[in-house]
Amino acid sequence: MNALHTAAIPIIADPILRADGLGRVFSTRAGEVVACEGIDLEVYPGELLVVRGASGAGKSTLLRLLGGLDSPTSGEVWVDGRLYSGLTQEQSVELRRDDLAFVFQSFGLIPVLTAAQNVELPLRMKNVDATARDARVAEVLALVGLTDHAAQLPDELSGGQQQRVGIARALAVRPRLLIADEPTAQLDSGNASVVMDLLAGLAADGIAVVVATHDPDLAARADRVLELHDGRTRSQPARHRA
Ligand SMILES: Nc1ncnc2c1ncn2[C@@H]1O[C@H](COP(=O)(O)OP(=O)(O)OP(=O)(O)O)[C@@H](O)[C@H]1O
Repeated sequence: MNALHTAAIPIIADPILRADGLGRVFSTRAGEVVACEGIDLEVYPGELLVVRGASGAGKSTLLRLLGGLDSPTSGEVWVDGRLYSGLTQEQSVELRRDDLAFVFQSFGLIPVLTAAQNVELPLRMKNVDATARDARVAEVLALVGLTDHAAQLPDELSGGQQQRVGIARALAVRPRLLIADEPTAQLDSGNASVVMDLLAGLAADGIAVVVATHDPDLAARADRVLELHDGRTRSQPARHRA
């Protein structure tokens, strides 16, 4: 075979996130609700995985399980080769503090803190010293295009700007995995597009990004789309970003 036709050697990486047979059943007064069932997935560094599905399909439940915010009633989740259920309380706190970050549709900013102070918070929790904190806050605020808004309180910012502060805060600690639940749901199309660009850019930089969304534009930019129907998956094959 001509060297020009030799296939590129694929880069083999371990998945940062893996779920096997994941399920979550809620017991309610009306009976049991199966929110997720039999979900298998792997997410690799640098991959943008979009989780899509109708309202009630189980997207938020799945994301909470993947992020260790809730425990499955069946199956297992591994993050970076470590089984959630095998972690001590302390290890699980460390994992969520160091490797994992969340972005929620409601932004989740602390209203009495400025944009910069909100971004700084996870760095304080990690006992990063003041000089390094200031540098990192400036760096991530610049990345999301909010350098000039650092001193503003959340309610002095637009929805899109608040969501970008949320993303900057999530990025401050350099997570390897970012989980975002409907991050563009409250945004107009212009702001949603800015946030989508950011998330796609993060994946291109090597972060594994898992996003639940109804937004077809974001799904169109995914490396892989996982369709949820009544808590079960239908995964589309991986494709490579141009
Ligand atoms: N804490 C809970 N207790 C009982 N049932 C729950 C709980 N959380 C979720 N459910 C149920 O699990 C199913 C999946 O809910 P989930 O919030 O994961 O869906 P979703 O796809 O994120 O929906 P949406 O797009 O509307 O946010 C729903 O039937 C919901 O009512």
